Amino acid sequence: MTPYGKLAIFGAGGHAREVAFIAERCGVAPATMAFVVEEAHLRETTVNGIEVHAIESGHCDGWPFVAAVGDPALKERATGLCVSRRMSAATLCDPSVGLHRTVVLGEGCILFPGAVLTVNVSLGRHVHVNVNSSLSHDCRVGDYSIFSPGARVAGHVHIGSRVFVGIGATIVNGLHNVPLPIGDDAFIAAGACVTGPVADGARVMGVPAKVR
Ligand SMILES: CC(=O)SCCNC(=O)CCNC(=O)[C@H](O)C(C)(C)COP(=O)(O)OP(=O)(O)OC[C@H]1O[C@@H](n2cnc3c(N)ncnc32)[C@H](O)[C@@H]1OP(=O)(O)O
Repeated sequence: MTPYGKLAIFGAGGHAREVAFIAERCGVAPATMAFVVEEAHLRETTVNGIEVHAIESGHCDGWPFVAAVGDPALKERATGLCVSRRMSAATLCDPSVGLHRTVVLGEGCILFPGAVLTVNVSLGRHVHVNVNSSLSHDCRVGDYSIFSPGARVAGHVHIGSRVFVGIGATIVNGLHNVPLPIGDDAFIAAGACVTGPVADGARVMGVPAKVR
């Protein structure tokens, strides 16, 4: 993806620091990045050598931004805050990422090192695909969903908005005519193996994954 001259990263925690790492790998210089947080969370003025600013200060108004928050619902809220400051969504795609030409990425997506999206995969807005996660043919993903490191999604899975997929989780195939649905706001625990549909808002865990 095109490097950005400036980049505001909403958040300053672990996920945000990792996103800054990806931005660097994409060619954005640390001196031209800033972490933005809400005033109440402003504890430090620099993190890993990158300036931290309260969003209310207006320092980053109008900058391209990524919402680097690990909770999907909070990421949606952060996006709203940034847009209200006339910031526009940036997309980061690590140089190592395997991406077929048929893949469609919504604005604000972040693809981490080793992520692989094969053919006819479509991601909504502000979807994060973390280190070594893969989504196979014909998967669709709604806005703000998050794939933690090592998540594996087989073909023909339709994943809703604000879905959290935990570290090392696996989601098995849907069928050509019957894609496997994962509902909006579902939470898939670390290491789960999802073998059937997941309802909106359900939390599933274990192998095979069950609601708990
Ligand atoms: C870069 C990064 O760091 S990305 C990090 C991404 N983070 C993750 O993927 C973590 C996601 N979180 C999880 O998977 C958590 O384990 C949760 C949210 C599912 C459960 O957390 P808690 O509610 O605190 O569960 P708690 O530890 O109290 O355990 C409750 C029960 O669930 C079981 N359990 C907890 N997690 C899991 C899991 N992932 N799979 C199967 N069973 C689990 C426990 O063994 C316990 O069972 P018991 O009642 O029979 O003793």
